Amino acid sequence: MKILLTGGAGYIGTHTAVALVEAGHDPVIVDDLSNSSEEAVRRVRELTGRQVPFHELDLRQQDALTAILREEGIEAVIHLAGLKAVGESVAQPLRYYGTNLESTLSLLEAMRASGVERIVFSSTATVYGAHATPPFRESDQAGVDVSHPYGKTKFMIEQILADAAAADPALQATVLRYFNPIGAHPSGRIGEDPAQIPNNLAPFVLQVAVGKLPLVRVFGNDYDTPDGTGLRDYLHVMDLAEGHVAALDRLEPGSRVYNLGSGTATSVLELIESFRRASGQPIPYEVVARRPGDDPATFADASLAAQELGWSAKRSIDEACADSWRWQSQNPRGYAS
Ligand SMILES: NC(=O)c1ccc[n+]([C@@H]2O[C@H](COP(=O)([O-])OP(=O)(O)OC[C@H]3O[C@@H](n4cnc5c(N)ncnc54)[C@H](O)[C@@H]3O)[C@@H](O)[C@H]2O)c1
Ligand SMILES: O=c1ccn([C@@H]2O[C@H](COP(=O)(O)OP(=O)(O)O[C@H]3O[C@H](CO)[C@H](O)[C@H](O)[C@H]3O)[C@@H](O)[C@H]2O)c(=O)[nH]1
Repeated sequence: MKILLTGGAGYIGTHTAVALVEAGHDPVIVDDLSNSSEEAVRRVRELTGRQVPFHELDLRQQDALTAILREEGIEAVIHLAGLKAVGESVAQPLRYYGTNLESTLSLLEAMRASGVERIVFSSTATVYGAHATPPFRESDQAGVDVSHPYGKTKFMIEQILADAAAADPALQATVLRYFNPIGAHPSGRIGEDPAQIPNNLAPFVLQVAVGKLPLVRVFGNDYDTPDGTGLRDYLHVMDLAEGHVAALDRLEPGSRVYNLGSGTATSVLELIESFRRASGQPIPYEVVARRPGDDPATFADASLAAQELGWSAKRSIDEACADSWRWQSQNPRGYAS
């Protein structure tokens, strides 16, 4: 199928583009490059050996987007574009609601105008909220106590898609709730572009391993977990990318929700140790206070995606850390290297 991949120049988008080509699909990337670079698209072309079409466009430019859907002959959409930083969303809520919601509404209108009826959307495990007890199931109540605007935009978009599918029997919508993606393509050619001071654990640890940051701050070791540090469900970004292909292949009229996680919980200290083994570098850390708003443990019940999509995460944490390290050491300044 000819697939419009919004946010296709970003971290998950570049890997999804590669997985789509490997599965025989034709991705068309739309991205405004607000958090990515054209070099990422060039690397996707290099890896796939295909001249993957790229349109630099803000999704809110609805007329231009509709024209792309028509001219490219798009049959389905994978919608990853959006803003994703939790802390930034607390400081700039209007920018987050504006970008994430308006982009999605513009996309859905453009799809309707051009007769495209299939969409896969990237949501997040954050929508389960603070009350939820892991492992999280899709049937658990979601959206009730999401503490930040970023997570709220994701849950609102889930509801918009459900309502749109209820009103239009032809619409096929699948929501994917991602757990914590880490890793990079094994080639070392694409990966997560390093921020100066990353917020998330894996990119932070990489910056310490490479010597750019002095030590990892472990946010609390007094949780009720085996080693006292937070538990998360980390999954290799190529597994996540392949989850989109599985979802695309099994779209049906109506709206559905699937967790994309490994179903296993890894602690902060275990992840640091895995990066130490993969990199061969010492990774000093110090335990500091808990980060406000952090859950002690989040991990998926990944059985629904296995049953209905035929998808499960296959790659190990060690593999993800080794692939991240390859990307980081071969591209110390990311795509600017
Ligand atoms: N990385 C994670 O840990 C994680 C976890 C859960 C969900 N998600 C979601 O997955 C999606 C992809 O995440 P990512 O990590 O690849 O992020 P990313 O920032 O690397 O990719 C998002 C891309 O969207 C583009 N973009 C933003 N606003 C746009 C707009 N208005 N029009 C066109 N393009 C626009 C950016 O330039 C960027 O290339 C996001 O929706 C994110 O919220 C990510
Ligand atoms: O410098 C750091 C960064 C994180 N952590 C700890 O590492 C774990 C993972 O933290 P991340 O920031 O990497 O990931 P989160 O699970 O907190 O959040 C991420 O995953 C969520 C999905 O569950 C959302 O998508 C969210 O947007 C995304 O940032 C947590 O226990 C956190 O306390 C540290 O100890 N030190």
